[in-house]
Amino acid sequence: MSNIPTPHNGARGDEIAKTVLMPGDPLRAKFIAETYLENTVCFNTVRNMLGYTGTYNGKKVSVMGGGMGMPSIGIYSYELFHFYEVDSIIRIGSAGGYADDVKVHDLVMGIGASTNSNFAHQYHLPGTFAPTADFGLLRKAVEIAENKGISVKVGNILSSDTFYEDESNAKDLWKKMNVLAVEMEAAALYMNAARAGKKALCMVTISDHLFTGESLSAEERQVGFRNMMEVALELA
Ligand SMILES: O=P(O)(O)O[C@H]1O[C@H](CO)[C@@H](O)[C@H]1O
Ligand SMILES: O=c1cc[nH]c(=O)[nH]1
Repeated sequence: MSNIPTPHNGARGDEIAKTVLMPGDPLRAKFIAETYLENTVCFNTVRNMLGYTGTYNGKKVSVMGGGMGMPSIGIYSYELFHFYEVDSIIRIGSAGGYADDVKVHDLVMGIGASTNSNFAHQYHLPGTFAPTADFGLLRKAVEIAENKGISVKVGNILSSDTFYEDESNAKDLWKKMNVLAVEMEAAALYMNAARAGKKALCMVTISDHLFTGESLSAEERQVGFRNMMEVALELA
């Protein structure tokens, strides 16, 4: 493990569990660690991208922020998969709803992640890559949510390079393709997992709706996603 610590992650050796939960917001990682984990150790403070390892129901699990956007999660997930021997990363994010039947607080799982990013360009593929979730993680996550009585929608999500779009009809076009919601990281995470031969899943809670204008406050986004956190922890 000569590549660690990395320029972005101060963890050493076996400080990180095989499964990492990854919210975009490092303060959401801190909240999860403080609320749900026992025997917790903070393994990363570089750039305040907080990372913790602890136990949940006796099982070792890590939780670390991944930042906003594909370059950011691209770095952290690459290092975890390749340098820290992490097997699975479960992104737990917020997203903006597109579909009519998606409402704020809903839990959505991305079976696929469409994207307007050029992340796949690096692979020099002779076509278009379809970034997808690991089926085993997805199936298990749906099962856990259903057993808890939490309704879950599974479908295609959009990973966008832009939060603030210049005037365009992009959202109408993605909605026409039955894309459920927009976030900013899943496609890069799924591609890094595919290339590394590892597993990834992105689940999101809808924080606002791009067509109806419904939205949650920043505080609700930070701590209000308990259903998703509990599904992800059980999955881990
Ligand atoms: O809540 P997180 O996980 O950061 O996810 C969403 O929120 C951020 C934008 O506000 C982007 O990172 C987007 O993907
Ligand atoms: O990326 C995101 C996340 C939440 N809401 C949005 O509109 N976009």
